[in-house]
Amino acid sequence: MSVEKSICQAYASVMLYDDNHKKWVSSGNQGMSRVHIYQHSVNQTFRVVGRLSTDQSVVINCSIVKGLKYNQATATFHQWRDSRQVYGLNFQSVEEAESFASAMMQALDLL
Ligand SMILES: CC(=O)N[C@@H](Cc1ccccc1Cl)C(=O)N1CCC[C@]12C=C[C@@H]1CC[C@@H](C(=O)N3CC[C@@H]4C=C[C@H]5[C@H](C)C[C@@H](C(=O)O)N5C(=O)[C@H]43)N1C2=O
Repeated sequence: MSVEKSICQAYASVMLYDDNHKKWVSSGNQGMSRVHIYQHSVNQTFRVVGRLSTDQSVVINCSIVKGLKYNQATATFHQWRDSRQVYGLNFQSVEEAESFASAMMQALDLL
């Protein structure tokens, strides 16, 4: 991650929306993850990377694309979608959610 630097980190449980069953599925079986937004210093791109706190397994790794609509559905549940799926972050606290959202907005402003 040397060329990439973390511009924020927050604790959240990462969820993916199962369109077929119309329900949210936890990406790291209910566990809390440490979710970063990484900024690539050379090509000015950003991505969301989350690792399960228990075993550091990657539970989310998705690019932040220009024009992404970041929806703050509740004070602690934020979501966005790409062509394949809908992502949800269920934050541990409102503060974590706010800090992540402001970094996301920063990234989107720079794209
Ligand atoms: C146009 C568009 O794409 N719109 C998207 C949202 C969006 C808008 C703009 C840009 C991008 C996106 Cl992505 C949309 O509306 N989508 C995306 C897929 C699902 C959904 C569709 C319908 C349902 C209805 C209700 C709501 C939902 O899912 N909500 C509400 C808050 C609530 C909070 C927490 C989680 C909890 C972790 C578990 C569960 C629980 O509480 O049991 N739960 C929830 O129930 C969570 N929906 C949605 O978000």
